[in-house]
Amino acid sequence: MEDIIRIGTRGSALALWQAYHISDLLASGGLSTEIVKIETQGDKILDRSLSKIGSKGVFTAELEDALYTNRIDIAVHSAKDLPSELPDGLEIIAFTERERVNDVLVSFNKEISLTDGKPWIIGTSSTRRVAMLQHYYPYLKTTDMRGNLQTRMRKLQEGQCDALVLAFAGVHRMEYDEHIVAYLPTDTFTPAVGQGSVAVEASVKLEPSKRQRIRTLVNHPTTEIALRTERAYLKRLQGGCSIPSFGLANFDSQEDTVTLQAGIISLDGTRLVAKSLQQSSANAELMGYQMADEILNSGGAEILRKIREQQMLNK
Ligand SMILES: NCc1[nH]cc(CCC(=O)O)c1CC(=O)O
Repeated sequence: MEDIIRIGTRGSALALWQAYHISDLLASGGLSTEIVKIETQGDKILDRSLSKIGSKGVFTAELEDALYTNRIDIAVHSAKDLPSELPDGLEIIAFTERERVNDVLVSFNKEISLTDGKPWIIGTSSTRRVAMLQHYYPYLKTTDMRGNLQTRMRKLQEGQCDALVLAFAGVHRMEYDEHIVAYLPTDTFTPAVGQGSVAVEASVKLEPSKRQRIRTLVNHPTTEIALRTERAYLKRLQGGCSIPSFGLANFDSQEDTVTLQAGIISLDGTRLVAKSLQQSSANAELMGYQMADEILNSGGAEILRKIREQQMLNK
């Protein structure tokens, strides 16, 4: 009898979409699956911003416990939500093909533009997005907007803000595309590391033949190179998801090179350090580490130190 792959996921609509996406990919190769919903701390605490909860693993810890205790075979996460360093004994075994990676502006008002100089109120809870909005469009106002996508859309509809900045990937998966009013350019508004891909996490003890079958059916090699490059950058930076860092790698299969644009920005958006590097794909992860060193040495370390100070004070 063929084993059933038990897929652990959070219960939000976006998380479930991702879990069913993985389930479909596995089913296409003849594997049976079962979805196991698990609530995480990040799902329970909705009244405080993530940077105040202490970001590390708020959306992942309970899923990882279930991996350790063999309640599930794999855990499915937005790659963006997975800390750059996984707990001992766990690994990422696959990354799905990356969706369009941009952040998008979402509004019921088609007239809204970030560049029209008006003081629109933009809802977001990401420190990166707040900082970048203030950096590139200082006349805008931002307001903290937590909750799942559906909650944020409701708050937008109620008029709590004029527009939201969100990852295209989530907006598309939840079928809100018709409300997208702009795609933000990735060269300035560089996304968070991992944005747009779904990651499959497993125990290193997962049976090798199972691991390989899952990997064959789910992993997208080009995406994997990019994501491992970005994650190497994040790991060396010691950022975490409440730090406004960003990174986007692109693999050029013709040249066999990887380009990485990455950086960090101060919380108020006044100081931004960003760079771009290119290397052969064999050196991609090393380039991620090199990028972090260069960013830290070019003022990034000072920005990081100040952010940590501010976040300690706000707790
Ligand atoms: N931080 C929450 C989160 N984690 C993953 C996504 C969207 C899907 C993705 O980027 O893979 C979102 C929502 C958002 O940032 O708008």
